[in-house]
Amino acid sequence: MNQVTSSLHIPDTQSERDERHLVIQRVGVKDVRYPLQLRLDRDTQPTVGTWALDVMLPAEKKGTHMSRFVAWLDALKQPLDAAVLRALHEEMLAKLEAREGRIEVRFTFFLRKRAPVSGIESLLDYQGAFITETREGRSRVWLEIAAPVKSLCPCSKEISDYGAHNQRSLVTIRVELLDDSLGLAELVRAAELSASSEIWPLLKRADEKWITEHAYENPKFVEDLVRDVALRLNAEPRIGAYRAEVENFESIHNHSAYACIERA
Ligand SMILES: Nc1nc2c(ncn2[C@@H]2O[C@H](COP(=O)(O)OP(=O)(O)OP(=O)(O)O)[C@@H](O)[C@H]2O)c(=O)[nH]1
Repeated sequence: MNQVTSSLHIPDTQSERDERHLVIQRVGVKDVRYPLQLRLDRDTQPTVGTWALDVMLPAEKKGTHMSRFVAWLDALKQPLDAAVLRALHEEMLAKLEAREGRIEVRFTFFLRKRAPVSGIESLLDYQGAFITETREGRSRVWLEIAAPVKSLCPCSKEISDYGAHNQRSLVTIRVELLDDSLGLAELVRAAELSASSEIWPLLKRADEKWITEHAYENPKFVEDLVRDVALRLNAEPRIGAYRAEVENFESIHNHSAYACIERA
């Protein structure tokens, strides 16, 4: 089969000249799901990455080398972290003969958690992403996490004779890395420590009592939560620009409360 196809002349349309004088800022592939080995601290964790890979295409070129994105992905054998992605981005640009480009990979990852009283262990799932972009000779890398936490309303606590409405919240943090040593788990901690309480997959009754009381002693509006995340990010020298978002899936409404702080 290979001999047959290689003996045929197959036109290379992508390599033809384009006369429309239009640069394409981003062309490539998206929603590519591919197995991924993630480096988390000293461990590696298997997961599935959803990738978007693209490059800038000069005005005179008709098409990019679309097959080379997946070829690059398939050749990716090292466990992935921010430092590895930064180095590999150069490689992808060279393979695509491009000066500018972008890689985004989204994935589920797990951290082992210990319940607060019983000490029983279990794995909690989080969403993560690495993004790297090279524009006008400047390369930047971003790390993103989305961590589920618990929030308890200070107003509800204040005005009610007993109880307070509380709910699951999602904290999403995207940071530009100035130092690749900052990891996914550290961003997750910034989210969890800012909440009324963190959450765990596996809890015994003693743990449940502790979380209920701990959250009650630590009420937070959506504004409190996002500000406390931002304070932690402001104190971290390894971060440049960032965006912190909180969504509270309100238990007294059928809609969410939302807050966002961005630093350029
Ligand atoms: N550029 C481009 N390629 C596309 C598009 N849609 C599908 N392709 C596919 O891209 C593949 C070819 O990619 P290329 O990288 O140009 O393949 P190639 O010329 O065999 O490989 P190289 O010699 O490495 O460039 C084919 O399978 C095409 O069908 C499109 O909209 N634009």
